[in-house]
Amino acid sequence: MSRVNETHQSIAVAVIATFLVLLFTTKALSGSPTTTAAKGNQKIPSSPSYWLPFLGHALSMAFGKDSFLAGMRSRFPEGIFSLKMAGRMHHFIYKPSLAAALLNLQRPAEDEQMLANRLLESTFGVSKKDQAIYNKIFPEALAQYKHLSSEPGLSEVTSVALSQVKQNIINLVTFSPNPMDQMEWEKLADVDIIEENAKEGPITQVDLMELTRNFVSITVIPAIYGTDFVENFPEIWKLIWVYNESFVLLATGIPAWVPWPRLQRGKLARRRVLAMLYEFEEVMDRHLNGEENDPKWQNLDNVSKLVKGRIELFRKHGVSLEGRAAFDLALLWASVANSNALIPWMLFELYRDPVLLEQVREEIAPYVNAVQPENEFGSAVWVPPVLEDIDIDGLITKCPLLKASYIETLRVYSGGWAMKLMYHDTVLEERGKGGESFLLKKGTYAHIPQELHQFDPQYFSNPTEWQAERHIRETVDESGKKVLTADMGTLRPYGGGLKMCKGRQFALREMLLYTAAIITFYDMQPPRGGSWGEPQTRKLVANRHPKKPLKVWIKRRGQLAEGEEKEDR
Ligand code: HEM
Repeated sequence: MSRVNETHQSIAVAVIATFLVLLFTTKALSGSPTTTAAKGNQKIPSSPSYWLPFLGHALSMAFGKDSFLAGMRSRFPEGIFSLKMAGRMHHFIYKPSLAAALLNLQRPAEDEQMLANRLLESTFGVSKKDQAIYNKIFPEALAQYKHLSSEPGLSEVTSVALSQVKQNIINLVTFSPNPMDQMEWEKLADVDIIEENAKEGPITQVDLMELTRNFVSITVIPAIYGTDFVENFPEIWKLIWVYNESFVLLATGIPAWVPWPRLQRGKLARRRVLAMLYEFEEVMDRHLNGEENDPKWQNLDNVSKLVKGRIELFRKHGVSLEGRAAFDLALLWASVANSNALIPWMLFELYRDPVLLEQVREEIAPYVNAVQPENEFGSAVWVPPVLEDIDIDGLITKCPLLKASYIETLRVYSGGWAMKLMYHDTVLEERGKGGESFLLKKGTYAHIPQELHQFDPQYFSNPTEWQAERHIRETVDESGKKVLTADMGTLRPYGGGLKMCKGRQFALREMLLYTAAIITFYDMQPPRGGSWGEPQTRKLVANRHPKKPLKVWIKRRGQLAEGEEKEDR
């Protein structure tokens, strides 16, 4: 008996000893603390050593991703470092010039599309057959985005969004206790009437994130998918947000049978959204064929040129109806997942800084025409103010504080992540004098986690603080006059190269338009006279999301009577 114990003990000691030898050998042999020269002046990115063979840094990434990567950033000031994970080398790039070199690599479109294909299948549900067709028509499909990103398409979609805002801004909050009278976005925002008859007007408590992102979805998507779409699918938004919660899990391609509740909820939501998009594609088919549709689909003429153009292209090349619905999911998701979640943050930051808020209101006033029509019925009747117009070009070119707020919101609250697989040995060349070159070997992955730069204290002092003014530059125009401007500087929240965001010009207009309209028509404060505090956030796909609901008290803001001068207020 004791002999058996002894044998067990010695086996255990041998296993532990082998394990320790393996750990220490891995630690000693892995990593390359200094950047070593490869060919000519090309360097191999530095890499820290690790303890676990094969797994490498995978556990550190899984359990402490943000802080672990931030630690690596301080340790490797070259702007690039490499981590071994699951047997593969992954390069992480945070220096803007190297990130630009990666994003602007001239690679064949098929190489750029290869990883995207995996996403098309795992997250959006595009079948292999439809992917193959899509890859063949990729340049033509890409060309359709001209209807969104350049004129006249950009102005067309922007003007639909503007007319929706003009029509609906007064009902962002109806202050009605009766759910039957509330708007769709209010029903999704946990509205709670605090004071119906307060002297300074009614006050309602809302979840700012839910109220704003749903208001924006319901009023902006008519610009892309037409008005019937939002009227016939009021339940789609709730499902899109559930789907969004599971987006990263879906992207990893975890098998369907794994009982992960968030993943299962996401799959169910995706199935229901895809069923709606399938219905939309069917009615579009009938519409384009000149056939009768159900009366609830009578306004399909106002579907955007982008969506119509894609459908015509997909029909011509035989993409299935299921495939077309899945591509719609990709476009719909891209259209609402990012800007809609960022506008509430921009509002949050402006409202919690009353001085900046007033400066921005003053700055935008000449470009926002809101009036209080004459009240002929006496004080017992409330006559709603009217948003006559917003000069969006004026907001973009003449309102540096508003634009700086938009840029700072992207810096603090967006977190895009570009990833590329190196199909060949690739050299990243930093532009300019003294620029360095790094060799990324075939079969390795290169990543740009934008937050690594966005929170780099070398570029942004007190990086976790939201400070719009940091993006303001003073320049001198042709007449010698000082002008303030705000630009992105080294930030690249929309990515770059072939995969660069196709909605970025629209997103800028959308974010400025909605913010300007909301701060003109409403005041907000923390509930019960509390303080704004620091919101706890979590990363949700490519943006920060509040961990707890962002509750605010909201009330109407008075507007000038018709004919009254702005200075009189
Ligand atoms: C501030 C808000 C936004 C941010 C930060 C953002 C960011 C991005 C990024 C980083 C990508 C590239 C993803 C990749 O590498 O594959 C992307 C792609 C895309 N975005 Fe945006 N986006 C925003 C708003 C929008 C809006 C409002 C629309 C449409 C109305 C839009 C449409 C698209 C489309 C269609 C693509 C995919 C392009 C392709 O297939 O290559 N985006 N976006």
